[in-house]
Amino acid sequence: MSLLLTGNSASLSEEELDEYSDGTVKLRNSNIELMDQDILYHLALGSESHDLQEMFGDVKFVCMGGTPKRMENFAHFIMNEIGYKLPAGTQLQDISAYSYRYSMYKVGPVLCVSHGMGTPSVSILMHEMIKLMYHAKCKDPVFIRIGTCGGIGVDGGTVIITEDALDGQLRNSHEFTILGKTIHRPAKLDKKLARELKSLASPDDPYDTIIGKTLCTNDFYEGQGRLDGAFCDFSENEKMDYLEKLRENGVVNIEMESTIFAALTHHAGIKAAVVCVALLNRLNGDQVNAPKEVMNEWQARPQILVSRYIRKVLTHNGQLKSLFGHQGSIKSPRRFKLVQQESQAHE
Ligand SMILES: O=P(O)(O)O[C@H]1O[C@H](CO)[C@@H](O)[C@H]1O
Ligand SMILES: O=c1cc[nH]c(=O)[nH]1
Repeated sequence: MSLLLTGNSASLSEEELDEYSDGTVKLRNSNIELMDQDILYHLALGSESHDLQEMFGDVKFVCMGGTPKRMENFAHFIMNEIGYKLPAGTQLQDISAYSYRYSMYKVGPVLCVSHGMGTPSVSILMHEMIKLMYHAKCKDPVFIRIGTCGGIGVDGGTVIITEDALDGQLRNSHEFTILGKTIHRPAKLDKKLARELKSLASPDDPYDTIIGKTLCTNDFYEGQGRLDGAFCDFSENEKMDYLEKLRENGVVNIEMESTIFAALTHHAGIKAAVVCVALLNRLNGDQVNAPKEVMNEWQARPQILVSRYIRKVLTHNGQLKSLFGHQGSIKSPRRFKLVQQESQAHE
């Protein structure tokens, strides 16, 4: 059985899902199968207008991050890392350009997609990406968010792999309001994948890579206890008490997408991870004021880690050589810079 569809998300246990699993992505929504076509409106794709299996059937890694530019840079970077060659005379294209919402680049088995900021933006994208995986019959895709965050007690430039994603009340779940009712879905990420990513940090990396809990908020300013928003009704002491409480609870960073990302991938049975770089240590301040060049270099760090993982999996599957002709070379921060410069030259 390749597909298991149900309109009732509570009716399938994890064991039942596993039992029927052939690696393809299951939709917990029987309505989709009954529709003549499924328009993935925000991706500018559709199940009838496009041959989604032909276009995306080979996708193994879905990498997401907030900005279109970051994901375009990552597409160029990973293309070099896995030695993927575009057909002669062609360039990387933004597949979702005409949605004017998200950007999407495909580099062989790697999809690089921008998700915007915050839960609503990621949620819409996740629904459509999960349906894309279903229509394309992708097998065992892994979703990874490559992001930025505020660190708690860690220096700017530290790479943080999320162990558990917590909501504003430190619950390891995401709260949804559906038909006026509040429900929670577990915000579970794949712990084994998190450990594997951590193992790919090199002692030669000139920065730390750590695993810890991530707080996910609905706002960058008041929601993250900043004193520098347009409004602030709390004192600096109250802010510091809050950040210390987070630290006591094992929280090492704050961002704005991890719980919805974890909850929806987990609900779809998709393995997922979140890797962010800290742009500042929130115990020292609120303003993001590192120089642009420094921040660009920091933002490359999660991408380097994720590229090591992708290379490792493809090498293990014998795909790196057979699919792309050569092994590509390795993953140094310097290489990333060169690829970034090349990609900027293409603008
Ligand atoms: O850098 P990205 O991935 O966009 O994510 C972080 O940056 C944004 C805030 O500046 C939020 O979306 C937060 O989660
Ligand atoms: O402090 C920060 C930095 C980046 N992203 C966030 O959500 N918070």
